[in-house]
This record gives sequence, C-alpha cells and structure tokens, in this order.
Amino acid sequence: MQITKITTYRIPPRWMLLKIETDAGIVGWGEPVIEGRARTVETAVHEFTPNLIGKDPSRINDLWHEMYRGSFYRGGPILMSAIAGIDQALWDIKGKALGVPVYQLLGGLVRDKMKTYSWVGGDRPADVINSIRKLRESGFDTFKMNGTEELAMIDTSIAIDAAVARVAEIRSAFGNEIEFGLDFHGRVSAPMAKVLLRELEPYRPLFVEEPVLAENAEHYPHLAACTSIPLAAGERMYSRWEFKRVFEQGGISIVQPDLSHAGGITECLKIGSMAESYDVALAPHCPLGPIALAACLHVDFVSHNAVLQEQSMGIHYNNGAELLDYVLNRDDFKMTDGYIQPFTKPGLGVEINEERVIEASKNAEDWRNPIWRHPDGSMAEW
Ligand SMILES: O=C(O)[C@H](O)[C@@H](O)[C@@H](O)[C@H](O)CO
Ligand SMILES: [Mg+2]
Repeated sequence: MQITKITTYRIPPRWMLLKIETDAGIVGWGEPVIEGRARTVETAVHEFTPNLIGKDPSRINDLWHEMYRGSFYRGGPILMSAIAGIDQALWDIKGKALGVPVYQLLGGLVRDKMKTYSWVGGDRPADVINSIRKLRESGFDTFKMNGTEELAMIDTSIAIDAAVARVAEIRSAFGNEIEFGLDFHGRVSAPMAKVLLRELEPYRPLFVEEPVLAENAEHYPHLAACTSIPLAAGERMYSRWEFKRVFEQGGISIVQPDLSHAGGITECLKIGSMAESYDVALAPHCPLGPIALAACLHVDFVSHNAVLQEQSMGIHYNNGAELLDYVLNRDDFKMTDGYIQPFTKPGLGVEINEERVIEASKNAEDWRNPIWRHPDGSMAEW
C-alpha cells in the first residue's frame, strides 16, 4: 500500500482534520492542530507531505522517526501537532486495513469503559452550579473548570477569596457526590499557586491542572510538597523528552498529554507507559474534535494508568460546531453516565462526514485565544 494524497481541512470551531488517501482506497483521518495556530500547523503538515507520498503507511514507527528525527530542529507544539495528526491517520489506515479497532493493535482492552469529565464555567468560571446540575442529569459526576480569572503575580486576598468561594460553593451544593478538577490554566504564578493550593486544600479538588506555566515546571515538586491536592500537567508538553524531566523531578501526579499536540498515538502511548513506571496517572488532554478524542480513547483503553478523559462536549470554545457535528454516526461514541464504551469499527472507529467537513472548511474563521490584560495594562496569562 502507498500514501497517495494528504488533504487538510480547517473547520469551525477551531479544529483541523487531515485525510490521508492510499492506492488501496483506504483513507485515514487525523486531527493535527494547535488552537490558534491552525494555519501554521497546516503548513507544517504540508512540509512533511512530499516525503510521505509514495511511502508505505503501515510503517508508522519508521515514518514517525523520519518526521521527528528528520527535522534537525525538532519538537515543540507546531511540529509535534503536525506529526500527531499524521500519526493518528496512519493508525486509522492500519486498523482499517486489518479490520480491527486500533486498541486491538496495541494489545487489547484493559477496561470495559472509559470515564470522562465535562468542562463547566467557561473562561471566567461563572454559573458553575447550574451547569453541574444540568450535566449531572446526563450522568456526569466529574467536572473541570478554570480555577481563577486572570491573576497578578502577587494578587490580593479578594482575588484569592473569590477563587476559593467558588469552590466552597460547589462543595456545599454537592458535597462529595461530585468531583472536580481546577485548571489554573497557567494563569497563576508560583507564589500565588502556593497560597491558592493551601486555601483550596479543605475542599479537596480532584486535581489542580497547570498549577504554573509549563515553562516553570521546576516549581512542580515544591508546590506538590505543600499540598495533598494531586497536581496535573501536560497539555503544553510535546514529547517524551519533555515529560521525562517532569517524571524525574517529581511533583506531578497526573500527566495530560494531548494526542493532537504530543506526537499522536505512537508518542502518547510511550508517555503514558513512562508515567506508569513513576506511579503517575494518565488523563489525556482533549478540548478538541472527534478524531483527537478517538485517538485519546484508544490510548486510554490499553493504558492501565489511564484514569480520566477530557472531552469537549459543551466546552466554551465550541462555537460554530460541537464535538460530534462532523461524525456520520454519533453512536460511534457510545456515552453512558459519563463513560465511553470501546469503539467497534476498524481503525480509530469514527466515520467522518467528509461532505460536511468540506462545506465547513470553505469559510472557517481563524480562531485566536483572547488577549487578557491586567488593570495596569500589562499582559495577563489567559
Ligand atoms: O484543559 C484544557 O482543556 C485546556 O487548558 C484548554 O482550555 C486550552 O488548551 C485551550 O484549548 C487552549 O486554546
Ligand atoms: Mg488545561
């Protein structure tokens, strides 16, 4: 079999799908994207393309190394997202060619269903109580929200109390019938993270995500030493070589590699198994579309230390299209009480509605994350 064509489709709300065609008529789909840099990743995909046309798509490992090691300058969000989408599509092709779901090619199921969580509260966490109430009706009991709005490097007790009050309100409304993670979203400096973690301790969040920016990872062990709250990170780390330093120094209890940012199924499977050897849990990051989520789930279904899966249904970013809008058969994702059942179809197990994708790609807007500023006019982390 040979790769004959690679096509990319930038589509609302802020995703990109990639289609790899072969001379055997088998097609694979991937989802390479960095939110806000779709065009840059698209260029990176098409820079890899000439070297992929004519190649045997079954040689996923060799193609992965050629894309990764063949670039003198390697790693980082753009190249690793381009590689991720191509890798996902190659696994989709392999599963379809052999007539089995990808997880069967990775050793088969370690679980019968995968637990997911839902976002609530939006960019500026508000109205979370009603959102949680609504989502509980569809069986969810685990949620995630932003832990705070923008925060100065050294902020006030009022700002800290506002963040804590929101969490206290959730606990008093639902007790321990629900669990929730708090995403600090890189908005919190190391000094403020220490204060917030201490004040949040009594409410036992399930985890605190990106307690500081990924580039300040050296703080993870110190922050972990001053709290019992599990710390989570990973969406802005892009390869084993970044994760290994975090495993070595300790401090992170849950890693969240993004299957569309960190080199795809091939790389994230390795990151997950490295994590297991450090007794670190795996909870893949996925605020994106259906192919990204499917790729995550195939890794979850074969990873002993996979504990939770992010999915973007109803997420505050999905304006203009929802998670399953481009999927021909919504039952590809069988969700009951917040759990997703294993795929049954070959490959990634999701049939893309290509007609809808092509239509939507015709006038897809370029999504950009908001630019936030502090009251004094200085840049704030979004
Ligand atoms: O945990 C999450 O989903 C992420 O922090 C998410 O909010 C960001 O990755 C966002 O997609 C960036 O544009
Ligand atoms: Mg996050």
